[in-house]
Amino acid sequence: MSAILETDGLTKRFASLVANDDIDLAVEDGSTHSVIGPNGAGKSTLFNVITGMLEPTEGTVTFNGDDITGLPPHKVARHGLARSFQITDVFDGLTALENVRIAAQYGEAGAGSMWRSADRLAAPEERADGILEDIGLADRAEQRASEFAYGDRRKLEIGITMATDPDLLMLDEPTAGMGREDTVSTIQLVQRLSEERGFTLMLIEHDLEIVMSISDTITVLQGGAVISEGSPEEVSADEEVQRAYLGGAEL
Ligand SMILES: Nc1ncnc2c1ncn2[C@@H]1O[C@H](COP(=O)(O)OP(=O)(O)OP(=O)(O)O)[C@@H](O)[C@H]1O
Repeated sequence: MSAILETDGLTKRFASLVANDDIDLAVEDGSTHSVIGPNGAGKSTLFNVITGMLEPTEGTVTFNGDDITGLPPHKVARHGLARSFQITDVFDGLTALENVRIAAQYGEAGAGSMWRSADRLAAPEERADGILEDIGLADRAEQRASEFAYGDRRKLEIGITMATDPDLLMLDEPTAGMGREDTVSTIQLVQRLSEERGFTLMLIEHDLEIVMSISDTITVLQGGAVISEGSPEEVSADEEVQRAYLGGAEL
């Protein structure tokens, strides 16, 4: 296995606050890699620095062998790295199909590289149809996004992020605000899609039971620094993690 994403000494300071503190991370190609940690640990900042929303204060980000440190988000996306946000970025006035198709067209505009897969060469409309099918919204393709209930909006959002056919999909709390049932089904959906479509999945998720059941690797942040990393078994057995989370109780 090789790393699709690596950070080396990645640090982000906001004035005197160190939100990310010298983070060395390696995300294995094809894996499901979760980032967990208490509120304010620096998880969203890490995603923002990796995806170009924020410039790192120090350190580097390497993706698919390319140095993408400090590149703006649209250039990072063209490298095959897609992300979603805690705040959903669906266009309300457009239909589900239009939302996904626009994202697919955007992906196509960047498809200049020789190594784009055959699937990426499919027309944006076909790709959008396929994605709506995959996320279970095909029969609602012509409905406006504004008519969608919260859980379906989040699924649509995941469809939008997948439309550029990324190599790595980074989801920041994709199930925030969902009930337990929607949470489980959405995460299962994302994981199935990552297997079928062959992308690596990186996830910030608060539901530890889900994190433990789906992750190949878990990175635990506290106070901006990595305090533990490993398999779910390794991380949940780590005393520092237990202290960080539950004052010593087992995860
Ligand atoms: N733009 C910013 N300016 C100043 N401080 C910030 C900024 N963004 C985040 N921070 C601070 O950096 C620290 C890490 O925040 P971050 O949102 O990355 O944590 P998090 O682990 O994602 O938390 P949560 O689980 O609550 O979303 C916090 O102390 C936060 O207040």
